Amino acid sequence: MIAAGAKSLLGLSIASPIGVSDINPRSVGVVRCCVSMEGSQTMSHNKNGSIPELKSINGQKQGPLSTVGNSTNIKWQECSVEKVDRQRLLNQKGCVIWVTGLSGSGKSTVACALNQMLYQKGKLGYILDGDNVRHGLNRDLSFKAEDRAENIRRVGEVAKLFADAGIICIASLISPYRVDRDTCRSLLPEGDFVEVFMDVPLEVCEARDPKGLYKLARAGKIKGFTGIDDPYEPPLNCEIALGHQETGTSPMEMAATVVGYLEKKGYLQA
Ligand SMILES: Nc1ncnc2c1ncn2[C@@H]1O[C@H](COP(=O)(O)OS(=O)(=O)O)[C@@H](OP(=O)(O)O)[C@H]1O
Ligand SMILES: Nc1ncnc2c1ncn2[C@@H]1O[C@H](COP(=O)(O)OP(=O)(O)O)[C@@H](O)[C@H]1O
Repeated sequence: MIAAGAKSLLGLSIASPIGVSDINPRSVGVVRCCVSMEGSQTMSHNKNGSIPELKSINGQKQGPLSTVGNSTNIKWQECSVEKVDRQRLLNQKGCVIWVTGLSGSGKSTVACALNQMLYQKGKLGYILDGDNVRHGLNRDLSFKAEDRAENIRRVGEVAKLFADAGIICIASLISPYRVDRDTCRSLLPEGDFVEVFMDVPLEVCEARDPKGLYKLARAGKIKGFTGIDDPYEPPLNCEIALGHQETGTSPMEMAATVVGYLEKKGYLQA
């Protein structure tokens, strides 16, 4: 017998460019339990023939419940279309490119150049830029230390979702604290978090000052500005440091360095 979830999966496969045989066998191997249209329970056997024990509440099968932070009695929902299936569709591997550095160091410029370069190669990237995310999702956050930490935590979680979608997610934020960046790294499987440090001296960033923010900070009109009267902790073990002759100094050369890294590590194929 095929469970309802698997039936809809088969339906999807007719309309989609992938065939049933392309669906991740790990997902389909264990046929999931379901509730029939009439609300009566149907239950499928695991590969080894045993029936998983699940509690039934109002006709819905319930797995183990968890508490995460302040969220009590929550349950992780599975779907038989998994990351590996999405990656095959996109012919790439989902990952997070985390671009960190001072204001004016060129994070947004290199993020955009990288995204363009990926697009030209037929690869799907998406940029999460600190400035932009603060216009919406993180508009409630200031620049005090705990709000910066929350900013990075939320973007780290969103970036993880994008990577799970199979997308090459380019997160471009000052992210001044090492511990916050390391926490984001720990959310992803080994290798899937690529930390890119914009290794550009403060004097250069300040001379660029495209938004006039350093000038305001020096004049005391912005308090707690990174690099002036707020800390920036450079990475100790990043995957890529940009801003040196070897990794290129123009935005396109820098982007090419990152693309080269992704190619070498196999992220530009499924
Ligand atoms: N106090 C202070 N310190 C640093 N930056 C400031 C500040 N106030 C406003 N801005 C503007 O906010 C942009 C940085 O946002 P982020 O979300 O990347 O910052 S952080 O990661 O939470 O530290 C940053 O953008 P970039 O210049 O692109 O880095 C600034 O335009
Ligand atoms: N590799 C580079 N070389 C020279 N200037 C650059 C480079 N990358 C960016 N810039 C310039 O520096 C300024 C800051 O770049 P931006 O990408 O906005 O930095 P950030 O996002 O880190 O604040 C912009 O005026 C941009 O044109």
